[in-house]
Amino acid sequence: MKLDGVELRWVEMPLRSPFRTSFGTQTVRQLLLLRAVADEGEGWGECVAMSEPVYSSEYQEGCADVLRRYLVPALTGEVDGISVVPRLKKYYGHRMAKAALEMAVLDAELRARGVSFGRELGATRDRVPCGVSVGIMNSIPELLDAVGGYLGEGYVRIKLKIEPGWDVEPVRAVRERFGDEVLLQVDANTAYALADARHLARLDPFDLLLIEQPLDEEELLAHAELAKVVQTPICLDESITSASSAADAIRLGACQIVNIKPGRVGGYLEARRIHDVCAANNIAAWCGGMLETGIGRAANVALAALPGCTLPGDTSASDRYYKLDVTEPFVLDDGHLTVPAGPGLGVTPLPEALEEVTVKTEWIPL
Ligand SMILES: CC(=O)N[C@@H](Cc1ccc2ccccc2c1)C(=O)O
Ligand SMILES: [Mg+2]
Repeated sequence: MKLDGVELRWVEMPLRSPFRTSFGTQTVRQLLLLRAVADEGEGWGECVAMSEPVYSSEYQEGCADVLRRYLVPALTGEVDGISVVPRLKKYYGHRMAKAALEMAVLDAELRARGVSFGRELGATRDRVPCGVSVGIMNSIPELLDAVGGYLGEGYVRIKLKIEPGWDVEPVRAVRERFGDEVLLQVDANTAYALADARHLARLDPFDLLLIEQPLDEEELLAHAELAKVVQTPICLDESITSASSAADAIRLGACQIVNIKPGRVGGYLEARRIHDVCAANNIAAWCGGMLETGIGRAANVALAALPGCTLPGDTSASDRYYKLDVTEPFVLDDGHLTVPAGPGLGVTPLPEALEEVTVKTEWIPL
């Protein structure tokens, strides 16, 4: 397949309600969508970087710049999904930008071949159970209302964002109100230090599925030390950047569970490799979320359908975050989302909705 060029699209999606985590509060999702235009057709990719480098080092404008200057121009001549990342090896890092470009080329290739993302990745299910990520709230009553609402919508797992000062009490309140059967986990987004080990062990009595990324993303050995004090399984998110980093973390005892995010690890093909490393080591894995539009959501639901994704992911319905999605909305059905079965992503943007949330476009010719 030969690329004519790639269109970058700056998209701004207001969140239904502010989403607060240990790294800040978001009220709008600013992201890049990519449209790869090739001789065999076109494909869509989503860059999950935030507008600011507060989750990881990448950010929206930085991704646009590295795509414009280095990554897209490198894809001259024959290219297909599997060859994108190897062709970009000379450029260090920028995994979210690379993931978006691989995704757009892979989508174009799969649409042309009539193969779905799920089929390509090795999905074994046609629907997946969905969890939901709940932000830090101003009060416990507000949190309980939000959790009650999501349980009422059918979500099969609740994830609470935590930070020092908002951890044991919210977990205790949710357990007391909704009982011990609810699948419950927490995500600290690196907000704690190893010195907080005994404090984090106070979460052990609440039978959580996992504690996600309690420490800094580079502290693998510290997570292994933490795991000796805290009984609740440790899950890593920000720390897992590739299949080899997953293998290291598992061997070091830094995690018992892995949150797989294709954007964070450099693409859906690397995400599948991480899935395989986890499965080979009997490590539970699940598909994380970056508040994607229906474009990224479609690909994430396909990934979540792989056999080694044994825990509900953050593949929530479109209306968890957005009143209006750029594709037909993903709607929760009995706590599950259906894996798109059409060629490629199986979804395409709705032109009017896409125009409404687009703030700028840029054509990068090859
Ligand atoms: C669903 C979930 O909790 N996602 C990330 C954190 C996160 C939170 C807020 C975000 C806002 C804008 C863009 C990306 C974001 C990612 C996580 O698992 O750590
Ligand atoms: Mg996380």
